[in-house]
Amino acid sequence: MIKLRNVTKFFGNFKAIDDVSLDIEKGEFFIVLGRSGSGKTTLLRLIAGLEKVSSGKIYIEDNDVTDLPPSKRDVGMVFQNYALYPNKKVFENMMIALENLNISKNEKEKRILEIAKELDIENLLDKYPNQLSGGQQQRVAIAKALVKRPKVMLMDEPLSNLDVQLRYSARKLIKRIQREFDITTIYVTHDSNEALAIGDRICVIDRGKVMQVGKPEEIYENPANEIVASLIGSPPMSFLKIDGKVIGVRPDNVILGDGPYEGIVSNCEFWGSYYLIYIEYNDNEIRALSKVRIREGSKVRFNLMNYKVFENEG
Ligand SMILES: Nc1ncnc2c1ncn2[C@@H]1O[C@H](COP(=O)(O)OP(=O)(O)OP(=O)(O)O)[C@@H](O)[C@H]1O
Repeated sequence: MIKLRNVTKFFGNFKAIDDVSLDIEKGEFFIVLGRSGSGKTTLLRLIAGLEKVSSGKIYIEDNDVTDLPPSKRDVGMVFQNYALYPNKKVFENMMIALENLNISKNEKEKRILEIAKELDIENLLDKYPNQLSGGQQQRVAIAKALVKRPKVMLMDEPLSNLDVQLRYSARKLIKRIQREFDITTIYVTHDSNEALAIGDRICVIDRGKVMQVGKPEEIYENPANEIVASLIGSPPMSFLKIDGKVIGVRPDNVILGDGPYEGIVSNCEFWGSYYLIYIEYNDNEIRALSKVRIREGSKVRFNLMNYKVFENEG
């Protein structure tokens, strides 16, 4: 459905995207995950046509779109700058999005009201964009993109300005509409929980390169390298250097109370249903979960389960 072949992007001498090839299936919810500056937005802008590739090819539904402008690529987009017309009310903004659709005015209004209700922006339809908060603008931008039911949707951190409750309901809504209308979606985030929760597959990129592509469970259980492992899971995996190897272990796999290792608790944070304990052990810092508060400075014994061994690099 969407194919990238050896896509590379230079900004001057800087290689922001490095030989990326991807196959995104029709109707797939495909996540691009990476740390800040890894190239996520650039990758999305290349697919949208907002940036030109330095080399490589991009195909959408078997059409080579590499040299086509954004307007000819037939994709919906929600980017961080919300792209609302400032001198049009929200309702009119959404109407413009439906301009070229061959459906009746009634049907258009119905669609707008439906989606507005779901994203809780009904009471904003009569306002101008500059009368809205960042989070409200973001919801309007999502509504404007979804109301079209495009074949392909590109979303760059579309929920970053929403508070927790809205973020959860909005992402469920995005997923539901995406499934209902079989919209192939590429969704950029740096939030690994969000990626695991809603992705059909996740692509982890770092320094412009693809590190791993896989289902959430695969990426979580079998991270290809230390970079992927460090990005996935919260609280994050700890890394210990032992005999030239790097051992990665998730906090829930550090068993406190008994075992061959002994360390000192350097910090204890309350995380709601558990405490997150930081243990100092031979120049390593290990995160563990505890049901009870443990005093800083205490000695603890522990064991490690289900750890991963990585090459000492990256
Ligand atoms: N127009 C540009 N000119 C020069 N360098 C750029 C340009 N756009 C992006 N870059 C560089 O390319 C790299 C990737 O940027 P990009 O915005 O794609 O990262 P990102 O993963 O989306 O980051 P974030 O999560 O912080 O938004 C960065 O080092 C950035 O400085």
